[in-house]
Amino acid sequence: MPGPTPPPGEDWRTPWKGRVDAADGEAGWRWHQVVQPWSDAPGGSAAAGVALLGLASDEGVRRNQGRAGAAEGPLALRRALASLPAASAQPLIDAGTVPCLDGDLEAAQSRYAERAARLLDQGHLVIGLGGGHEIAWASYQGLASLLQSGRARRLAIVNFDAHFDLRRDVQATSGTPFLQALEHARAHGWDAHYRVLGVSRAANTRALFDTARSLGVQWTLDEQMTLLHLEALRAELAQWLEGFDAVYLTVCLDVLPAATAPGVSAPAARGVAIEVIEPLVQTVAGCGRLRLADVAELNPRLDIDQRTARTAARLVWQVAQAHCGARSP
Ligand SMILES: N=CN[C@@H](CCC(=O)O)C(=O)O
Ligand SMILES: [Mn+2]
Ligand SMILES: [Mn+2]
Repeated sequence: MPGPTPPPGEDWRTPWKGRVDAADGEAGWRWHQVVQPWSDAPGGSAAAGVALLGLASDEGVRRNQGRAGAAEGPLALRRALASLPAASAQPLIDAGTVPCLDGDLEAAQSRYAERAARLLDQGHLVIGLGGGHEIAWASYQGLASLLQSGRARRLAIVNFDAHFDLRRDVQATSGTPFLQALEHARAHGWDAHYRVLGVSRAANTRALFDTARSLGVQWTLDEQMTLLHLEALRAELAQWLEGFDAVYLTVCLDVLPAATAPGVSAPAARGVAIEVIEPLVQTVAGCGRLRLADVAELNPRLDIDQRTARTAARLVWQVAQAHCGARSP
């Protein structure tokens, strides 16, 4: 039975520790007090809720000439999530972490995809904890079960990222996942659309823009994503999402300014402010058709004062909140 998979010698509960406000009773509960392990056995984790699933991999980043360390992301992210307030009535499930063993990224992506597909079958919102952005090919393969079975017909992939990640390479990397996804969907005759918000003209070559154009990808530049643009962007994004019956949201943390997210392989020289990213993430997560979300590229080795981990945790928390329709007190 594939329960949570902590590092050797560690219990699944290891990162789920934090402040306890005993005097406040249930109103003072935090995530570490409500999270429960996933059980794939009949009767286990029966009610649909939010399921966290890690991919401890930076093999894709290594293959993409980046800086290693994102394999430690899922653990750091759970630690940062532990003390956030528990405001949703829906179950919060820790479905463990899939490790990348011996550099076999493809096997790790397949195992993650199988587990994600089972969680989706059980009706959970899956939130993937990266890991390099190679998590996106794993997440997409998990979602493919919805398209394969006809449970979803039109898939929107919304990526907040400074990069297109549409590289054509001889092997899967953190820079290839969306080309892999779009080509896979096309080969199967499935309707999948890819949209990137936060693209940096200084971080993508002309070849990548050409690939994006040739595939009909929609994108918004980082410079077109200020507070002045926010309301128009939000309205347009919400309307665009109405055309889809399944939505996959992925956040590459290098879309944020380096001061907010220093703990990534490729920090942004400009980036898009969290004041803009957060409401747009809420728009996607609250659209009613979000099936899977993930957060990628957290590299704790490069982080400063857990800034990136805390920001990533806040976004995960917002996704869970928006999805459950919960309102902060
Ligand atoms: N997932 C990240 N992808 C970026 C990395 C860029 C860089 O290392 O400078 C990319 O391939 O474009
Ligand atoms: Mn990126
Ligand atoms: Mn990326």
